[in-house]
Amino acid sequence: MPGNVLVAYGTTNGSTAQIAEAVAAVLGKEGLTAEALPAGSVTDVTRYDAVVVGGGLYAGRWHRDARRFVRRNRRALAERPLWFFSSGPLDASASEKDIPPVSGVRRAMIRLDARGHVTFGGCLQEGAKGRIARMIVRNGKGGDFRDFPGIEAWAARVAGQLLDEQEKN
Ligand SMILES: Cc1cc2nc3c(=O)[nH]c(=O)nc-3n(C[C@H](O)[C@H](O)[C@H](O)COP(=O)(O)O)c2cc1C
Repeated sequence: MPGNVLVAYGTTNGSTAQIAEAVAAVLGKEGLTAEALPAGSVTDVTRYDAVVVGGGLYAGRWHRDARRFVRRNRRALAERPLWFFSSGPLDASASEKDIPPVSGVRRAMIRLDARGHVTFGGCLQEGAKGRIARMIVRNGKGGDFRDFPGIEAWAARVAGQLLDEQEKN
């Protein structure tokens, strides 16, 4: 029974964590048990029936914690219903069109037979960590481009697939 879902995330500035929390909240509302956890803190993936992994995008790659999580748990992930999401673009592009996964994430999707991926808009605001991050914000290129209704709609589709399977089994 695919009722217990992990939403694991890799974040530097916390915005991907908030997306993961929103995804877990929708899964919970739809009748599944879901928790969002930092990818680096998860010790036992086998406790979960399905997994969503999300990572912030940095220089064309998923956040290191998300990459390591996938590598460390590849066997368990390959045996479970699995979805990925990325968060990054600091403009409206992610709400306007489907942005494919970066190449590392695409390869992991193929290897682990992941069911889907979505790129959500990112967020970079005052107080962000790192020199480049602060420069982006100072130059007026930051902002919050996360589309929470879109995030919630995606999470509801994931829940729908899992609940359909639950019914069939
Ligand atoms: C140094 C740096 C590099 C980034 N590289 C990318 C990138 O390659 N692609 C992208 O879409 N967004 C990129 N971004 C934007 C971040 O992915 C975005 O701010 C995201 O929401 C960060 O997630 P977090 O708050 O969970 O760390 C970059 C931001 C910084 C500061």
